[in-house]
Amino acid sequence: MSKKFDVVVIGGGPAGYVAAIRCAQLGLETACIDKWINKEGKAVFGGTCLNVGCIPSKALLDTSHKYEEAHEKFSLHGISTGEVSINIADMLKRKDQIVKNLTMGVATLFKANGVKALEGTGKLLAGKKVEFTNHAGATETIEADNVIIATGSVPVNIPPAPLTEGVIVDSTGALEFTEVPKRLGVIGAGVIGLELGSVWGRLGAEVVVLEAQDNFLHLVDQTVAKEAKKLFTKQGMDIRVGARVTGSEVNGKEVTVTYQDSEGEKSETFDKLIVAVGRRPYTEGLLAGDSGVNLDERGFIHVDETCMSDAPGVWAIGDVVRGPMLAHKASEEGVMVAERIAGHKAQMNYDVIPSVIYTHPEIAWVGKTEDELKAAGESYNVGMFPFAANGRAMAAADTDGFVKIVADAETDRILGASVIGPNAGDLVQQIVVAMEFGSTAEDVGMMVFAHPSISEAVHEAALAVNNAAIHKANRKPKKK
Ligand SMILES: NC(=O)c1ccc[n+]([C@@H]2O[C@H](COP(=O)([O-])OP(=O)(O)OC[C@H]3O[C@@H](n4cnc5c(N)ncnc54)[C@H](O)[C@@H]3O)[C@@H](O)[C@H]2O)c1
Repeated sequence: MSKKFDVVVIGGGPAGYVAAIRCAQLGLETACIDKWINKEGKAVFGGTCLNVGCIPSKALLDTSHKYEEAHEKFSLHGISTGEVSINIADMLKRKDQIVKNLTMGVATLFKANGVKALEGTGKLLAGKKVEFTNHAGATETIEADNVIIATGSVPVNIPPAPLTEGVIVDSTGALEFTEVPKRLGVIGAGVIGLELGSVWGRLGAEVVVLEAQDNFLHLVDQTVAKEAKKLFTKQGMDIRVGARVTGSEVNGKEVTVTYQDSEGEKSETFDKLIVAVGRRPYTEGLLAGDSGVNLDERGFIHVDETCMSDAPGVWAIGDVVRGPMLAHKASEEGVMVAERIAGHKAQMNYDVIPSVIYTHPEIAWVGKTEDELKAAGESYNVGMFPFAANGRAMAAADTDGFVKIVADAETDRILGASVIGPNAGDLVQQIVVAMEFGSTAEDVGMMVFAHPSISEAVHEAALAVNNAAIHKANRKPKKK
């Protein structure tokens, strides 16, 4: 094995593996180190996203959605099914197969692109050297012209609810329940809490979500958040905001959680508890004292806008650096850094990164929310369109939610969009494209949208910004 590479990437998740592939495509001799061992004891690339994050959670969300549809919605279409049941072991097996296919896919892409996969642990030393320890414990030092750190993040644990085998679990454990919990507690009404709460709730668990903040989904447009809370409550999720968990006690197969809300101390007993209170950057054992790389006050690797760390030639990308902890942000940083190493002037637009919560309905947003614009004293126009007035959504019996677009009052340039409804993640991407091209709401309004399509709700919301929606009543023009 060559002991010198153009680029060594530490971490093989969506940040690291994408960076490694792009580096190799650009003609750089590249190695990618990852220490992940899957539950079969096999070294795999793909990181949290492929192994225990984005992908397996979506597999379970899809299965549970289909189950719920069969159970509750098919009869709407006149379809009778007899008794609908779910085999949890089969559901988990399908999820595991998808994960396997994708992680094997990364290995295949590495081979196809000539990336050297190094299975083991990397540690950054001074002078762009990396100490590599393989799974058998053998250590060697590798030199590189550039090092990219992409070590990701791990779930935050909180002292009031320490993980306890089989009872108190994190997002990884919540993908492996072998039966549907009767009563499921979730700490944190964030992305993970809502997605995993949805999975088990749809399969029959009684779900109680305890959220410390008073505002539900405080980062999301509050009109959307209000609609989401109403819909999730209707689906049976018991969401308690302003509820800070202060302790827990495990008794055999049960856990009693105590929490504080505006009325005082309360408690609830569950047979499973998911802790989903955020993630933190993962840098344990990563940096030698003289590596030259610094962490910021929150433990993220300090980087500039091009993802260069304080040590020249050492870059850091993904969850381990500032910005939203999103796989697609991580991958794009990986591409940007690879291009910069190859001498190109790539940059990334951090203002236009979409976020998606894969509940049903989905919630997605990009750019500014109305609340942010209002707080900043900006002058803006809002256009909204409900799916209840969209023919395709009606045909699919999927009419909850709406599209909301905000645009600059003077220039009409689109500043942001929030969607709650069917395929919200895909719909918001249309506004991502529009925003990247600096489009106005009128520009989107003048485009031709296929009929009948869910996307027409985006078209109508863009038209509504300037009071020109066709399929709903517009605001009355202000009197001059
Ligand atoms: N669909 C996606 O894109 C996706 C999916 C999963 C995870 N992620 C990312 O992973 C990261 C972690 O997700 P997450 O849901 O764990 O974090 P999060 O930050 O989205 O939500 C955590 C929630 O827990 C609450 N909380 C904290 N301490 C609490 C306590 N003691 N009692 C009650 N509530 C408490 C917080 O107020 C917060 O609302 C996020 O950055 C997220 O963007 C993204």
